Amino acid sequence: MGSGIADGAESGVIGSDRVIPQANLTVEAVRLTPVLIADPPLLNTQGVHQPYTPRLVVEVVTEAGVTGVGETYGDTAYLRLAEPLAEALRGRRINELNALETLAEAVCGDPSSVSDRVDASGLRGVRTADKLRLSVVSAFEVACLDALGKTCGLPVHALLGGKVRESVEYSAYLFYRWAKHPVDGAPVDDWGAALDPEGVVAQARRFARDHGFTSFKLKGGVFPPDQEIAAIQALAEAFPGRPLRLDPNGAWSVETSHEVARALDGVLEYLEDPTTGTPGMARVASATPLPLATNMCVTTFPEIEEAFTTGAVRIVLCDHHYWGGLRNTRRLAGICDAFGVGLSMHSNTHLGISLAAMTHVAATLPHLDHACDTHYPWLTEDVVTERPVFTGGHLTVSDAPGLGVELDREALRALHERWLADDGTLRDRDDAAAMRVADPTWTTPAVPRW
Ligand SMILES: O=C([O-])C(=O)C[C@H](O)[C@@H](O)C(=O)[O-]
Ligand SMILES: [Mg+2]
Repeated sequence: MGSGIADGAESGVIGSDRVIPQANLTVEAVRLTPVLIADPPLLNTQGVHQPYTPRLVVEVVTEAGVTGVGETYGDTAYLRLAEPLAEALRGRRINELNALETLAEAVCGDPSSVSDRVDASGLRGVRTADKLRLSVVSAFEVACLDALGKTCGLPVHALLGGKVRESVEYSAYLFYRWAKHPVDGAPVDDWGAALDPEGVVAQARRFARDHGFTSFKLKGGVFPPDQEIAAIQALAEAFPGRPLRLDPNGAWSVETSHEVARALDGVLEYLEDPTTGTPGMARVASATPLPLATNMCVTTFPEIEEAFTTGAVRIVLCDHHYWGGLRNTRRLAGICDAFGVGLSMHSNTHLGISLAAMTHVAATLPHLDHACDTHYPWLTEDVVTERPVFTGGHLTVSDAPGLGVELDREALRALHERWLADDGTLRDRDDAAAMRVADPTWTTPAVPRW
């Protein structure tokens, strides 16, 4: 055997030719760096993306000087939980991953301080203290795995049991969007507006040309359903036989969902979160052969039983941030497999660190049946030195030690300075508030919106 981890240099060797002393696994420091990253004016049912979105970069440094990186949501509620966890992790070991959740429960404060309400960015179902904490834990888990991989000379996928594929397929994430943010000085890209079927098809063609994507997801819930049905039909015409998905983030009533499902049965690969809540999803599912997918009504382990036993969803979009890390994502995959429920992957605006983590865990899931979501191609900024390149819509799985990414310290510093300079307006993502800049009368739409 090539390498192994032992409890201490004295305690012997797993395998034969390399011992990793205990000190090399011990966390000496944890650095938390909140950043604001440029984000285009992408529309969703809540409103529009802010010009800059918050993310948190977590660095775990071992006594041997190895640094592991992870990334998660950067809103202040997450930062507040990350700080005590960072403090508590010092002196612990990067391979004590099974203790991470319990440690977080012990140090991250009273969960009752978070009210069970819909998240401000509104797109991941009800916000609870457990979900917030697990999203924070996920960044620490990924950072520990990265450090552990670098220490052992193994890629993260190997630490998860090994890859079952050499590349991971991603889908093009299409958004209705404006050409630019309605704020002076906001970053501008060259995509232009996409507000009708022609615009959506043009966007899809560019994604296909630049990255080779062959599967397409449209973020819906923005326009009345008829317009979104027309956009999907235009995509089906432009890309015959390609997998297509529509996701209105729960904006429709059960009745509207029935109508859309009838119109798009045979056209869509799956319909994602047409309506809010598991009972409503079950009612929609009972009347259509079109598979329903979710990243809203199944986002935690306790939510699984009702959704699976009522047939509410046929596909779960896993997200290692929501689920508390890469190992929990594998746990979720096992449960889905046992119930014959398919697996896809959800994405929120994220940097190259999370994209690498997503790719490693996806590479280890034998029953990942659908191309994964990613917002990454929309991003013009990153904190990693080399931006990943999609070929034929796929990312090659890295075999370099750890995640296989390197931090660009200058970029990290600059994006952190942007966060420091912000007066607090952008530090909590709020798509409805961003929409009010263009339309002062806008309020978060009540659901069902249609
Ligand atoms: O349901 C989804 O797939 C998402 O919530 C993904 C993103 O949050 C997306 O809707 C967005 O960023 O507007
Ligand atoms: Mg979704």
